[in-house]
Amino acid sequence: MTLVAGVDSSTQSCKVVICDADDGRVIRTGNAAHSSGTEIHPDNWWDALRSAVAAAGGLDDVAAVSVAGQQHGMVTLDERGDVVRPALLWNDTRSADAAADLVDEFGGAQAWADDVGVVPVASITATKLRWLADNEPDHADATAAVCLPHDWLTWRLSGSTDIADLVTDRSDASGTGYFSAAAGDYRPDIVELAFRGRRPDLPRVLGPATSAGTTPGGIVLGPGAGDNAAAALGVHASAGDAVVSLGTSGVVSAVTDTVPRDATGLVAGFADATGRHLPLVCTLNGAPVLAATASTLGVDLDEFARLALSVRPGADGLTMVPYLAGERSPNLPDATGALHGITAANLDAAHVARAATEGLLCSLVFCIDQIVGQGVDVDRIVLVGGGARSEAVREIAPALFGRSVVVPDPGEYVALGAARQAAWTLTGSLPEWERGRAERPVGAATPAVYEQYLRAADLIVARPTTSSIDTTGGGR
Ligand SMILES: Nc1ncnc2c1ncn2[C@@H]1O[C@H](COP(=O)(O)OP(=O)(O)O)[C@@H](O)[C@H]1O
Ligand SMILES: O=C(CO)[C@@H](O)[C@H](O)COP(=O)(O)O
Repeated sequence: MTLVAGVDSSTQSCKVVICDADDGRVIRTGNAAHSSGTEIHPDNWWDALRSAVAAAGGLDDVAAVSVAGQQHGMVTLDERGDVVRPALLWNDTRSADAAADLVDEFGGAQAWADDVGVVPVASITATKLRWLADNEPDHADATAAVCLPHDWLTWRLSGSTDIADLVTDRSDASGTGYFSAAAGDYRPDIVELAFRGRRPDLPRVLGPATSAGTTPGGIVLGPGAGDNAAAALGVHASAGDAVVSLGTSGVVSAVTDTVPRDATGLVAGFADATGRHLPLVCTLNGAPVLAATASTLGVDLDEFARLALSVRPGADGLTMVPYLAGERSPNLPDATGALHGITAANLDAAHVARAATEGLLCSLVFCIDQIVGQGVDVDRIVLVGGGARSEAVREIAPALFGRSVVVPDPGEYVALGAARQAAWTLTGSLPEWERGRAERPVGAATPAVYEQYLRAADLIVARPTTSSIDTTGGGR
């Protein structure tokens, strides 16, 4: 039996799956947590990867490995290959002003959508380069190469310390803001614009199944991918499918040949991991909305789901807008979340649990509508990520999405997609790996719940700043 491994180095943890290359059967798994926060030293990912690999019984008997990773994170390396400063992650919003400036300086949102396929928001790597240039010029000057989390981990696995050996793939490169998925090329002019005249080295972009070399022990390295492209590979996404991922982020994406040119910036024109396109809408508030609400209510996630399902659709008028971390889609980095429509009849744990679950799913209905608005057919939803383990999410989603929802058998689909890519790199052909899935039909659609949500989502209160809060105890 030939074994291949897939790694998912995502926001909260690192997961490793080791599979039979022929049929995708999972033989061993391991995982390890990452530190929390939106600024992380890459060594933390490396340590977690090593722990997860050890927990999975090691890679000694594995023939090929691919790494998928959280997208957009800015990893800065100096000439010797040392990390210049901790990486700024996709969910770090400090570069929101830099994003707005870059949109203007490049000629506006339509110019970005037409030329690059992506209109920068704080998540996009180019905006983080601008933030670094303006706020930490010494670190910017020391930066000889910039890469993404999965690029850096692949490079570490290769054993190289030479920044000239860095590689990436098209799916992750397309999330930088300085690579056009449609043209298939970097835009050095945008790097120079964002980084105030500096031109760091960028990783070489490999083809979908092009090997990134080997580990020192001779294991073949696949090119790797952004986590969302790997998830699409893992679930065998096909025409008419939209993959909804409830990880730290909430994501809607679809594999297609349609290239979006969305000047609103909501639909990003990313690439997939097979040479096609992956229009994608991403929120900053995924499954942690459920965990945070459950923790506030003092219940575990199973009890939280049971509570949510004990209340009828619409939670008797209670609506949660889930912008706990600010928001990216819509682009409201300073927004806060809210509970609207409180009455004496609905202010209890069960209604709050229902409102949180519906609010999270409604934020994704908004994202699905944006993808459809770009001409992508969405007939059914494939639900993945940690949040898909919630029975309330699985039960409520079809009525809100207005489409049947496919829930693949429990598994780590980003890591499985990476393992499938590793098998492709090893053998030269992309294997078909059958896995079980349950399909939940639409049943009775509940558009009124979404309308209720949209009315509430318009009522945004900005994040308090320290200067707007009276900390003197004086008051007026
Ligand atoms: N049964 C569940 N109900 C709701 N949320 C869950 C459940 N199980 C896991 N989660 C949530 O899933 C998230 C982790 O999902 P994952 O896809 O691994 O995230 P990431 O890829 O961003 O690291 C956590 O926020 C966790 O609370
Ligand atoms: O920023 C995006 C996509 O554009 C996020 O989807 C990140 O790629 C992080 O993913 P998760 O850790 O939530 O899976």
